[in-house]
Amino acid sequence: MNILETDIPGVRIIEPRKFGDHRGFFMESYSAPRLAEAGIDDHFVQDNHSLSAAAGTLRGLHCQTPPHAQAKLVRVTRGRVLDVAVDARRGSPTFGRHVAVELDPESARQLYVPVGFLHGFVTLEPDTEFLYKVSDCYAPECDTGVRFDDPDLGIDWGLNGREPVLSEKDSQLVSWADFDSPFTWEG
Ligand SMILES: Cc1cn([C@H]2C[C@H](O)[C@@H](COP(=O)(O)OP(=O)(O)O[C@H]3O[C@@H](C)C(=O)[C@@H](O)[C@H]3O)O2)c(=O)[nH]c1=O
Repeated sequence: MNILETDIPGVRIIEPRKFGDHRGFFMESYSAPRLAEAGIDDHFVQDNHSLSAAAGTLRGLHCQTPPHAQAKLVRVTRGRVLDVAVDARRGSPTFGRHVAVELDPESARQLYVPVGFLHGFVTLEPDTEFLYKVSDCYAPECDTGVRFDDPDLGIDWGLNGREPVLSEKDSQLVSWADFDSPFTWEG
């Protein structure tokens, strides 16, 4: 399992070792001790699984606020996404900046998104299945987010002018300027 840094310290790319043979492949898709060696020691309490039928489906940008903030460990088992994590920790040197990584089953890459980040993804293929672990349970009263296309964030979702498929909730999220982030950078 390789654990790679990204442009934002703390956001990590995980590359599980894949063993291929005539039957297919085997991999350890999650290993608590190996992640802990790299400083990722969240206690994941819930697994989520979503299917997005159409390419160009965009879910995000989301987070849960304290006391139910979530770290996430995300991956794709069918299709392909561009996955995005935005630093929402006040005082962080990378506040407002983002990491964008393509995830697909072939590479088996995962993204670790720490607490304090907004998270979202756009599907690049139809019938994309997205699986992730979260470190706190779903708490709808803490569920919030920011518009994916906020100009201050400047995220290139690769939509090239096309309108994404969005939930009603995501079409009504606030701007980055109006997002009163509850997260602070702890250095
Ligand atoms: C996230 C979530 C939703 N739900 C329910 C609420 C709702 O009726 C239905 C669909 O919820 P949403 O529209 O919020 O699902 P979705 O837009 O897929 O939300 C997810 O987006 C990605 C980008 C994330 O980072 C996740 O943390 C989560 O916010 O599922 C749960 O029961 N548990 C959960 O943990």
